[in-house]
Amino acid sequence: MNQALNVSDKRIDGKAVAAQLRMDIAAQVAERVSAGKSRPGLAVVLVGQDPASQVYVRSKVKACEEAGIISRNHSLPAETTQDELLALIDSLNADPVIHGILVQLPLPPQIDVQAVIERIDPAKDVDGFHPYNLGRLAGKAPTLRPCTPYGCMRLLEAYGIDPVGKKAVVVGASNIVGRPVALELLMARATVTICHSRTADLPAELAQADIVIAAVGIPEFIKGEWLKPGAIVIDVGINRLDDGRLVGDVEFETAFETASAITPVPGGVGPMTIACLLQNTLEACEASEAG
Ligand SMILES: Nc1nc2c(c(=O)[nH]1)N[C@@H](CN(C=O)c1ccc(C(=O)N[C@@H](CCC(=O)O)C(=O)O)cc1)CN2
Repeated sequence: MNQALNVSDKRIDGKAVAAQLRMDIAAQVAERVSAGKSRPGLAVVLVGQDPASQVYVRSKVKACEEAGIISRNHSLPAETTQDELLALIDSLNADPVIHGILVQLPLPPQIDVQAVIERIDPAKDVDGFHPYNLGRLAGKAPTLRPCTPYGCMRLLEAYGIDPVGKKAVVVGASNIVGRPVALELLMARATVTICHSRTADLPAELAQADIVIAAVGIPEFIKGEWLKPGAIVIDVGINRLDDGRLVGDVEFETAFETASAITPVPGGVGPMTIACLLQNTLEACEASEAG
């Protein structure tokens, strides 16, 4: 537990929660290694030169280093073919030093993302995107859990927020965040509504929500006046504006007035995504010994 965390703060400090989780993981890795067990290993695959993806991949590699996790970086040109990428995944699936495989998204248009995800051995799918892992989550028996949704749940837990019986509204129905976070909340026994671009009256849905998960990908789309007073707001959006500012999917200033707790951007969910990736890599390593 993080001694420095003030759980009565309205601003949910994802950076602090993630830092604590990363320290815990580093301690567990060190303990494994001193007990003669294998060091967890993560392969990070980047196709192309998308600047944001390059930043995220660098952060993941650095986080691995700090936790004592082996990382192998595979940077492939933007013209990489589907067959070349699948061949790399096959070799990583067979590599005993590698317990986790992460293919950074988005991928260039010539590559079928779903085929790539499904080629990864589910036991090494530390992104939790493989249908096997998503199916386990849907069946309330999670194995490797998608990192951003898992990070949202760890944040709620760190701040003593129990979703049981609460009305949760997820805004956005993506495979990476919206759908799996809805499954996480359902598993935590919230009453869950998923809203999307065809939702008839979003403000009316949000007015009922005790917990809001914003994952719509539109800068400052959700306004404070749409929220129920006292709502808990988890903003998954990371949007870079033309002036260089980074903002979420929620208009922070107005939402801060109405919410009882809210994640900032940056410093909210983003750092948790990386911490949960390390957690999954450690779990994949442990499971490889058990099975
Ligand atoms: N294979 C995957 N691809 C992508 C994922 C994913 O989980 N798996 N998620 C996103 C990007 N992402 C991780 O890959 C990610 C995004 C943001 C952050 C983060 O820490 N953001 C900081 C701000 C960073 C900045 O200044 O730009 C924050 O919010 O404080 C971490 C990871 C899409 N692709």
